[in-house]
Amino acid sequence: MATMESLISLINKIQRACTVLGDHGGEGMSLWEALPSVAVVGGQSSGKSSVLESVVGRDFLPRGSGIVTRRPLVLQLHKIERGTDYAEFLHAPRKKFTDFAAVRKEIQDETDRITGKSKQISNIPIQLSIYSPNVVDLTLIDLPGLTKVAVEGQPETIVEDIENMVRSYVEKPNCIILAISPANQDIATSDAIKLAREVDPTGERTFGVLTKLDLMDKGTNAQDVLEGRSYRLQHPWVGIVNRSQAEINKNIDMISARRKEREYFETSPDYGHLASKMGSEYLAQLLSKHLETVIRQRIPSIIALINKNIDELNAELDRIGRPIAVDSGAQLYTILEMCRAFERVFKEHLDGGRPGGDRIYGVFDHQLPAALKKLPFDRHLSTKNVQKVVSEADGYQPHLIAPEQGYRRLIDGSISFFRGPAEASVDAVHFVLKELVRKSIAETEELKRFPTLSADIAAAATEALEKFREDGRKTVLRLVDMESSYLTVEFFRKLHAESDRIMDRNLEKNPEKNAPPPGPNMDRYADYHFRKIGSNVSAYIGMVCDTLKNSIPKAVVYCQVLSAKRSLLNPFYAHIGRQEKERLGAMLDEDPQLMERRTMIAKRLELYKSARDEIDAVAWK
Ligand SMILES: Nc1nc2c(ncn2[C@@H]2O[C@H](COP(=O)(O)OP(=O)(O)OP(=O)(O)O)[C@@H](O)[C@H]2O)c(=O)[nH]1
Repeated sequence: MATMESLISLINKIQRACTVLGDHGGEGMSLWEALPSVAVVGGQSSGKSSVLESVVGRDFLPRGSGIVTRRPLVLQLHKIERGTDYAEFLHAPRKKFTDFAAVRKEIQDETDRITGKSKQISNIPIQLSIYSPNVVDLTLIDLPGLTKVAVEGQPETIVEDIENMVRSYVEKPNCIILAISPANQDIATSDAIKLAREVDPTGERTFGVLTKLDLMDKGTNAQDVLEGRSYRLQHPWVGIVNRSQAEINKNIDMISARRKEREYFETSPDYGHLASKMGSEYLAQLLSKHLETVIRQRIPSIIALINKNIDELNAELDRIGRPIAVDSGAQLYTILEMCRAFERVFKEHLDGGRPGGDRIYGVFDHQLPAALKKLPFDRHLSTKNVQKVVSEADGYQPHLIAPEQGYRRLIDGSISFFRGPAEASVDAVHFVLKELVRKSIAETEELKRFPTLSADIAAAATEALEKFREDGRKTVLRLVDMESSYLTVEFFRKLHAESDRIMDRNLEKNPEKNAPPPGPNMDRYADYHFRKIGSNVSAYIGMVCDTLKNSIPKAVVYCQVLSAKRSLLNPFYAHIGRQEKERLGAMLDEDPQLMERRTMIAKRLELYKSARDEIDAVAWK
């Protein structure tokens, strides 16, 4: 008996846990459904409430005409060693009821709370626990009485609605059916038996209970039913004698009612030979024993279900991240892990695998050449400007053969135009990198739960990028300046030799036409001269442009892209290495919603794990 009680009390615990978790057995196979329960089924006034109350040993169910039970009542009986009886509702967990008239009132009120005062029904159960030294551990479900006709004020569908609700409970394969039929009615017309036969044709989970044996017509008895001849079930029929309405009115208590029932069977000429297997106390024991067998059979599948739930919860914990350690070493480790995860994503963006790195090539391939093309060399090297610059460079003494100073000034002036596109390339690449940092933070799965750390990493990376930008800027400007610092002498020598050769050739062919414009027209000569200077400078600048078009990308990649790849978070690493424990903890602040979810999962996990441990503990006794 001891193991059976611990087993059933364990099941009660799990069942309550399921209800706490909002697990009423909705979709799919739930823990609730895996556990057996006992449902009390019968027609109105068949004696359902009476049987239930005498199994419990207390008066507490609402009474009245018509449909009284309009919501399923999940009744858990807990045996306690000593003390007075009390009841607790799940919807009011802190309130202990010792007055069972108040329990009855609370059932009525709670029914009305969901269904309103109308005579509607609801399939949301009311959960009630009763603690008493006079009960065995058992879970019973009281269902609305089956009826044949709607009464005043009820919708026509009520007959069908009740039947459907009752069926939804009793059709579950692990529901043990307590089918109540009154003895003063033909068993063939019993609503309870009719429904039980429908959902449990083999009768293996149906217990036939025959009430009102004392109300049978004189000279008749129910031996045919009780001995299984009228309607055969796998379990023996149990006869019951409840209190009559007159006895209820006289406030006959449960204990004396039970005694009276015992006496009835012991002294009955019809049922004396069955006395040890009749009555409400025997029924309660019979039920407990059967439950034990059924639960033992189900233990493997219950454990499997709990394990499945535990696995699912663990998987979710893995997905949203485990709780963070409290010691600073572990915290530092976690932060470094996150940083590395971010760096991995960032590198994938640069090296390919993730998009974005290609936009850097776009800067070099389109943006820089287009900007170089747009530089205003035409204006700067126009004949007029060339003349102006050359004249100014000559000063009071015009040049004799070639305007060396003028050339230098024109070249310096032109080269300074390259500063703009050079800096623009640096900035463009900087913005691409910054955008990639932002994207990489967002795409780093591990960082999702740490908004503070994400912000810190973003700030550190952006700061590093600023430094790289400054370095890049200095380097490309230096490249441009270097072009001014020393001109390629060879280019001009070649240029000179080239033009001499052309001139010689032309002179041979056509001495008149290709000579410099003759003497008197000095203007035309000067014009030709300056245009020639302009085109020479332009050719040189073209060469410089080609060089820079190649060297600026190299500098930008070297200073910005490679540095970002290699050492984006280096200053951040140095920084966190010096941080106090509190500061590290603060960096790992999480989204409050996530923390809540994790706590919830942890609670459920604990619940399932302790349920599993307890089942394990009794399973092998
Ligand atoms: N004499 C006698 N009266 C009984 C017996 N069982 C039930 N009654 C009476 O029959 C009436 C109906 O009993 P209940 O226990 O309320 O039946 P119920 O199935 O819960 O009815 P509803 O709540 O209306 O669905 C009450 O007046 C009981 O006193 C019995 O075994 N013997």
